[in-house]
Amino acid sequence: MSVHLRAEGLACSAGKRVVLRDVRLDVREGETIGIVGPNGCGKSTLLRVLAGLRNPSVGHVHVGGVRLHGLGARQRARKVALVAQEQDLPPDLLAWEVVALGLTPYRSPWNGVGPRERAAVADALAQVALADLADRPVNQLSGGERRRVLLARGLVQRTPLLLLDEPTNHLDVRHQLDLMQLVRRLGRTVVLALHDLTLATATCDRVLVLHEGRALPLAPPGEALTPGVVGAVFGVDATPIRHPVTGDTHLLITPLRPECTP
Ligand SMILES: Nc1ncnc2c1ncn2[C@@H]1O[C@H](COP(=O)(O)OP(=O)(O)OP(=O)(O)O)[C@@H](O)[C@H]1O
Repeated sequence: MSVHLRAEGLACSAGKRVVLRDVRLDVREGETIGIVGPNGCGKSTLLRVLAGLRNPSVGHVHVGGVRLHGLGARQRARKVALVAQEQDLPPDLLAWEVVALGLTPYRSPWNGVGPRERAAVADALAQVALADLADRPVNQLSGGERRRVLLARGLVQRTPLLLLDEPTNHLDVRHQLDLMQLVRRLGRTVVLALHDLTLATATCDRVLVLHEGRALPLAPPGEALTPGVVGAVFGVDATPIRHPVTGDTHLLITPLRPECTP
């Protein structure tokens, strides 16, 4: 269950400020794409445009060949799920009830949650290792547990395109790795904003670097996150290190050395 995603010439403004300009990306079915860039570079804005929740001032988004911004809310919600960074949740809702909200695009407003829906919700909670907390009010969950409830809500929406805004925020290191493994196993097309460049290098098929509202070409992590690019975009030193056992490349991030400072 995955889909092709194509965006062309996207531009977006906030007030008088242009946040994104001429962003293009072509994502193959089933790919995991990482969006990286400094604070305020436009990652969340781009995800909201790709989710169809925000209109671009210029450009188009096509999901499975269909123009996303031309769809009604229910049709769109069957194609794309966005797990945003911060979402206010009604405090007295139980964890499973929040996850069940992800089924809204498939339900009539008058129907309750039947056994099939309950099973889907239970499965999504199990995928994020929260089966035991299904009946806990969300205001009694930790920040990391709430993040995982929101991810479960995105999973239960069963969309071929899943957008995640900094999904590893608040998660301990084990749960960060578990989440990225889960994302890889889903077989969906996934676009996620990440701050952790090492995680992006280790787990994404390709990476989009956003810098001052412009996107560098989508490329495999080793080509997208070269020491030169990381230095110019983030102002830090990045040294690729090969893991002695797995052979995977990890980025060692340190302050920019004075001799390299422009
Ligand atoms: N409603 C708004 N009005 C004015 N400016 C906005 C608005 N929303 C976002 N911006 C600005 O747009 C820019 C991009 O914001 P966005 O949240 O997309 O960045 P981001 O890359 O996700 O940042 P972060 O890494 O800090 O989460 C920022 O400079 C932000 O201040």
